[in-house]
Amino acid sequence: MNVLASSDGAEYSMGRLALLSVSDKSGIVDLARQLVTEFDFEIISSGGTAKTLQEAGINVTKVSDYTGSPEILGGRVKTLHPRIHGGILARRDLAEDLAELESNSIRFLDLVAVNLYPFEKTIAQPNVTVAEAIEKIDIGGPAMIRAAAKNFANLTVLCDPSLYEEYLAELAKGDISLEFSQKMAGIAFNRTFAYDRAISTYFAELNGNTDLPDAYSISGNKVQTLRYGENPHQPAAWYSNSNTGWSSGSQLQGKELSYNNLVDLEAARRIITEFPTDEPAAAVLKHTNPCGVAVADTLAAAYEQAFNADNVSAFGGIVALNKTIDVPTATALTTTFLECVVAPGCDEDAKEILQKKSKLRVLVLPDLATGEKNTIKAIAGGFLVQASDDLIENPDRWEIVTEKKPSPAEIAEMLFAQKVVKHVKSNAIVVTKNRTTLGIGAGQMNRVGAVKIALEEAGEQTSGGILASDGFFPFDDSVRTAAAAGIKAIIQPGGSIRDKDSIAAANELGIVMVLSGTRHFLH
Ligand SMILES: NC(=O)c1ncn([C@@H]2O[C@H](COP(=O)(O)O)[C@@H](O)[C@H]2O)c1NC=O
Repeated sequence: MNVLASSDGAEYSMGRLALLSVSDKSGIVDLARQLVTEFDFEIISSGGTAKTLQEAGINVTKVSDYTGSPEILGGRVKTLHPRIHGGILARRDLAEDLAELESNSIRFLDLVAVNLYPFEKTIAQPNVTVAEAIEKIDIGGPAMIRAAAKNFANLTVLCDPSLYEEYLAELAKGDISLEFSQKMAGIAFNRTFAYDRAISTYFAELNGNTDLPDAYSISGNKVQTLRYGENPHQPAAWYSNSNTGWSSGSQLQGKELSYNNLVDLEAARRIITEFPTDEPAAAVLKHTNPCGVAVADTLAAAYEQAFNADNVSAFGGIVALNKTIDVPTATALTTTFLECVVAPGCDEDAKEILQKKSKLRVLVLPDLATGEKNTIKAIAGGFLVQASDDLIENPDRWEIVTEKKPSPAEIAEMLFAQKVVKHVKSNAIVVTKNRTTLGIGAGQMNRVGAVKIALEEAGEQTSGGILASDGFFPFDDSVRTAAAAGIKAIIQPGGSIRDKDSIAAANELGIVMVLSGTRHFLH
């Protein structure tokens, strides 16, 4: 057996060698034990890891003994040594590399198992100081992970305890395949990329450069490969980059979530969080547009009102509820075909009722209110980032511009309508009464067209209703059409050069007009 002398004069065999240096020590003892007992590995480890292994009775050489350099600067320098990095980066098929390893008494490494200081977890804790965060920026770990990933043709890197079992299974089959090491290298680079992204985001925040930083990167781990995207010919997958949001929710029952389900569920989540949980609210959506939204005294009543607002469109819809699903609501939900239901909770007996519709996807997302600060859209050669439209409408900032003034009840109704119209694709018009939508005109290329659709949908119930518009009226035609159908109050952002024409028409027709001052386009 070949032996190489260490700097301290000890001799090391030329068997397989693993470097284990882990912050998260879960699974490390089992890994090391199997490497040593079943696969004849020798182990070298940094201080804390070596201690853990020694305490478990595993034979291990400390990195500092192997390199002859003590760990210094309170652990800031442990493995940053040519004897480590030479062993990771050397090419076994290159005579020059072999000669240099030999002349420098460096051994090839076969395995590098490293996981990083918990930077992300540390900064997620409250009141963490900058100094504490900085000390959790791992330097030696990413250096080893990246080096080993680069040299995947000659060794394997494992950057997470969840990979140990797969590696041991590979070993048990014989030699580690190139394909396996390449796969592990990809996972490793993903990890260091995500790690650096977290650090760079932290620094952007420190430097007050958070909202639209000079460099913007998106990373995420695959939650699942989806059957397809918007259409069957479009491959798609779902990625997550945090412990919150949809991937933290639980699916109680039903078919696997599709791409379109997730897009619709997110639209549903956004609209339902407009309504505080002290009053039951329900929204039914199709293709990201609400087709019915209602607030009522009970959750079941809110759902039924939302469903009946447009029961033709609601068939196969996505339902969002702002309160825990109870038995009456579950019963109502099972009377028709729906794609998905999401709520912050579900009572046990309600679960049993929902199971009657076994294909219905029922999701529980306790924190429905937490969404993404920014929205991102791909365009050729890049992407657009904007702050999400999280503006909370405040009637105190609205301007009443007509001779006729709204009653407090009408202001409350307008607030309800504004909360809905904000989530309808532009051009958007919403007609409501008794905090229930009567008609919704979505995604029209001219505003009066959206008005006509909303009014037609509202039909005979329009009389005495209120109308909300996501953008200003360029002409007074929409006001006249609405008043003729019986609308008594209109809320719109204002801002057109012809606002005065619309206001004059409202005065002439004896209806209320309020300018919210805020446009809510949604594309
Ligand atoms: N500085 C270094 O040379 C260095 N080498 C390895 N580490 C990290 O130290 C941790 C393991 O340390 P220990 O075995 O002492 O518990 C791992 O998260 C590893 O990524 C280092 N720490 C920080 O950079």
